[in-house]
Parts: sequence; C-alpha cells; structure tokens
Amino acid sequence: MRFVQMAVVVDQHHGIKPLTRSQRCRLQSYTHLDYSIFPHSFINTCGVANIHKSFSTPCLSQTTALEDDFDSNPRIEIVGGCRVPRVHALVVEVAIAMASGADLLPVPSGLGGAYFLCSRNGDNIAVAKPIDEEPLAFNNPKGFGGRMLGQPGVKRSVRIGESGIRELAAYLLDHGGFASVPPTALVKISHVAFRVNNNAAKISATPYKIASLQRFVDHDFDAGELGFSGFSIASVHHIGIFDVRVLNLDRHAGNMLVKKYKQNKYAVGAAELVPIDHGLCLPEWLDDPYFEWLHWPQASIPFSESEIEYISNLNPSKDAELLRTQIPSLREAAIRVLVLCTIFLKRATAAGLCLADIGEMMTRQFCAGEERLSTLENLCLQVKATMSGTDDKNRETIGEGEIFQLQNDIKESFDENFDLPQLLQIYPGMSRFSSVGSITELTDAYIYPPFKESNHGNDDSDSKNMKGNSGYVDGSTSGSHKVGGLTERVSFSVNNFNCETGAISFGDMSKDEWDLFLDNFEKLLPDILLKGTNYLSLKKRLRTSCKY
Ligand SMILES: Nc1ncnc2c1ncn2[C@@H]1O[C@H](COP(=O)(O)OP(=O)(O)OP(=O)(O)O)[C@@H](O)[C@H]1O
Repeated sequence: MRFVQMAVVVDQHHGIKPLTRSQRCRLQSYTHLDYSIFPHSFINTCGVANIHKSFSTPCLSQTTALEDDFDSNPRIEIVGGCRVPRVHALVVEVAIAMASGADLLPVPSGLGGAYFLCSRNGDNIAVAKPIDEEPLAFNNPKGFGGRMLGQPGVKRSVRIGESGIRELAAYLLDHGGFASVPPTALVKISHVAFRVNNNAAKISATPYKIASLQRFVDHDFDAGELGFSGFSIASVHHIGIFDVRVLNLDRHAGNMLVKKYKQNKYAVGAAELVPIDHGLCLPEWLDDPYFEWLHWPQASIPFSESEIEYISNLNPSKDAELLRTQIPSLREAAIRVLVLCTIFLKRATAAGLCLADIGEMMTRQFCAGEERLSTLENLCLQVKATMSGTDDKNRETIGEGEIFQLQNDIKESFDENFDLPQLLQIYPGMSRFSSVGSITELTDAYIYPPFKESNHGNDDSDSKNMKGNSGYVDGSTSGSHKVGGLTERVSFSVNNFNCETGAISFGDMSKDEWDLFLDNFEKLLPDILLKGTNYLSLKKRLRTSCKY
C-alpha cells in the first residue's frame, strides 16, 4: 500500500482549510478515487483543480501483516461506500484535515468509543467510531470492554464489531436522503489518539483501525433535550419509516439531533431531526426494536401522499442486492430482516395503518411482568409453522411466562457457567422435549440459533479482512461459547403458535425456503393487518375516552 505523506507538503506550502461547498461539489464527480494515494498536485490546490482521477487500486488494503498497517502518520483509506460521491467528499475532507495535523477528540457521551475529527480551525468535520471500541469490544474506552469481535453484543442480535457496517448500510439504504442519515463511510484509519487497551498487542506506533466515519451534523440539542411537540411531522415520519425498514433496536432520543430553530408563536413543530447511530439496526433476527417516536403524536398522524409514494416505491429485493454487493460482510440473516420489515411496512401502509400502528405491531409488549412477542413475530411463527407442517397438538406446551423466564435464566448463565441440568430441573417442562439430544443443543437452540447461519451466496472476503484486523471470532468456531453444533431446533407451542424460542431468524433457510416463507408471509399478512387495524383503533378510542 502506498500512502502520500500529505502533512509535510500541506503544512509547508499551503496550509489546509476545510473544503468549500463548491470544492466539495467538484470532488463528488470523481468516483474512483483512492484517498490513500493522492498525488501531490492534489494537495497543491487544496484538493480540487489538479486532481488525478481513476486510480484503480482496490478499496481494501492487501496488507496481511499487522505491522505493515502501522506507521507514525495519520492516514485514512476507504473500505465501504466507495461508490457514493458524498462519502468520497467526506473522506477527502478528513484526509486533508488529518494531513494538516487536525485533532481527534474523544466524545465523552455514548457507550462506545467515538472521536470528533476536527479541522485546523477547530470545526468538527466527522465522527469516527472504531469497531474495536464498540460497547463490550476489547478496546472500549468507557469501561464496557473485554470481549472479542464477533461475540454477541449489547443487543445479542448484533455482534460486537459489526456496528460499523450497519452505520454504512443505514446510509446506503436512506435513498434520496429521505430520513437525512448523514453521509457515512467505513474506513481504515490510523491516529495516535485512538484507544488501545494495555493488554492488546502493542505495536510501537499508531493504531490502525476499522471505523465508521460519519459527517458531523451541526446541532444544538438532541431530541431528548426538547419536547417532542417541536418536531416536524415529516421529520418524525421519515425517521420512523426508516427505523421500521431496518428494525432499529436503538432509536432513543439521544440518537436524533436537532438544529435550533427560530421559534415564534407560529413556528410550532418546525424543527427537523437528524438520525445518527445506526449500529444497532439490521439485527440478525427479529429482535425487539426501540422506537422513541412510537408514542409521539406525530406518529399517529396518517402518512402524507409523498410518504406513501416513497414507501410504495421501496424495493426490498433491490435493497438486499445493494447491501450484498456493497457490504459483503453483512450477514444474510440481517439482510432478510430488512426484506421482511420492508414488506411489512409496504403492506401495512397500503392497508392504511399509520406509523404508530406499524411500530406497535413490531414491538414486544410487557404485560403483567411478562414480555410478549410482537404481532410481527407471532405472524412469522405462524408462517414458520405452516411451512414445517407441524401439528400443534403433537407439541408439548409450557406457559409463556415460563418460556421467557427460562430464556432469561439461560442468557444470564451465559458467562457464569450456570448449571444447565439444574436449570432443567427448575423447569421440568423442558425435559419433555424429546427432540433435544443434549444440553448443548438446548443452549444453542435458545441462545444462538441465528449465529449458526451461513452467509448464503455471500462472498466472505470483506469479513475476512475485518477479522484479520484484530481477533475476530467467527460464529462457527468461537470455542468456549459453543456457537454452532445445533442439529435440531427446540420447538413448542405458545398460545397455539409453534414457537422456536430465543429468536426468529431467517438466516438458516435455503433460498427456496426463504422465498416460500415470504410467499406465505404475504398471504397471511392482510388478515393480521385487518385485525391489527381494528384492534389498534379500538385501543386508540379507549385511550381517548379515558381522558374524559
Ligand atoms: N454525525 C454526528 N454529528 C454530530 N454529533 C454526532 C454524530 N454522531 C455522533 N455524534 C455525537 O457523538 C455521541 C456519541 O455517538 P453515538 O451515539 O453514535 O455513539 P454510541 O457509543 O453508539 O452511543 P450510544 O451509547 O448512545 O449508543 C452522540 O451522542 C453525539 O453527541
């Protein structure tokens, strides 16, 4: 790999300023740049006029020895998002800023390691989030570290070290900037300021990391610091539509930035929201999403015509293909969640449901201290049951509360080597499952089923590159945590649904099974949506009548 030592040239002769708007626009026309090999002529003109285009080096370094990846100069190389002009412009700007000696400032908020990249005059340009500093990852700087990449993360359906690719996926999926996801890239980046855990292998120079890189959004608040009544309906709808598509598990108020607006008495509802932090979207199975907007009044207002049109134009197959080609390391299980949720959004919108209705049908409910599966999850179980041709009467039945308690117990026992035989004694209902050959199978069935899936039809090269970087644990081989080895799933019925506990995943289906699943899903959907509409409107009426 060749890297131009930009800092020297830039500092001695010119001094770099952030790119102007017109410079950025011109940069966007260069679609084949490799930012690691800018010629000096590029630097001479602050990045625009004499740029040599079309360097055809691959996006990823071919370097295999870790030592080769380190030197004392800050540098950046684009890994994912290569073909998106606005991403190019962002990376160029950051490269120039780094070359001119710009600072990298740790962000105090959030659970993961994040850094503001600033220009020399102190303006923030971008936010970098290294994947090895994610919550639970071994280089996490905020005290939530220690695990290897590839293990279950804070949300178990998203593995540690795989948030960065989801940040990029979110940007790629936000067609036309509908939800205003800021331009985001996946980069290899080195800087002395990056956190390296004392225990990690030290190589005498600058840490070189894979990170998501997102354009900094100038803002005055996050949504949690303001009342929701100030947000525009369109803004809430657009973010909500996006969150539903990607099954966002982490849309809390702090992940929506707000630009201060001039308030006068006529300007209520004028503030626009900018969504950030998409590391926990596209889970590997149907997990429980978190939608902060779910109970905001804007979410109960019907979609506008343009929103309905946008939704009807969404093409889940194309989106899936986009992700497969642009982010080969994103697992098929996650892509299938996107496809399913997009279909659900499209059909629900066509049936006249509003954002709040749709979000509610995707979210699990807590009732009398028990977590209940969402309507969407129940529907998927129903579809799975029809496909497997299982007859509920032949199934053992245990109570719903018992199931979730059991799941929690097993999850909690994950690190403490809890005594599973003892667990089975506490839950005698479990011993009736003749299909369970061993305790390992039982554990796997409850905790890891989706981690066993293979990347159907996917080229694994990109993920290998990520693994090569630093101690990546592959789901199929992560010794002590017994991923894989599951030969048969544990099934039983809950409220007449055939239920595979732990997770509803689509990753282990063959292509034909998945197509059949989607066919059946679409057949059963109208009925569920009709019931949902009736139920939700009754619930709304009750809520309204309670006020008086
Ligand atoms: N694109 C952006 N523009 C401006 N500020 C940002 C941007 N992205 C992140 N930030 C700031 O950095 C902080 C941490 O970022 P982020 O929420 O993405 O990290 P995290 O570790 O995943 O957080 P969390 O623990 O909330 O999931 C945010 O609270 C916000 O203040």
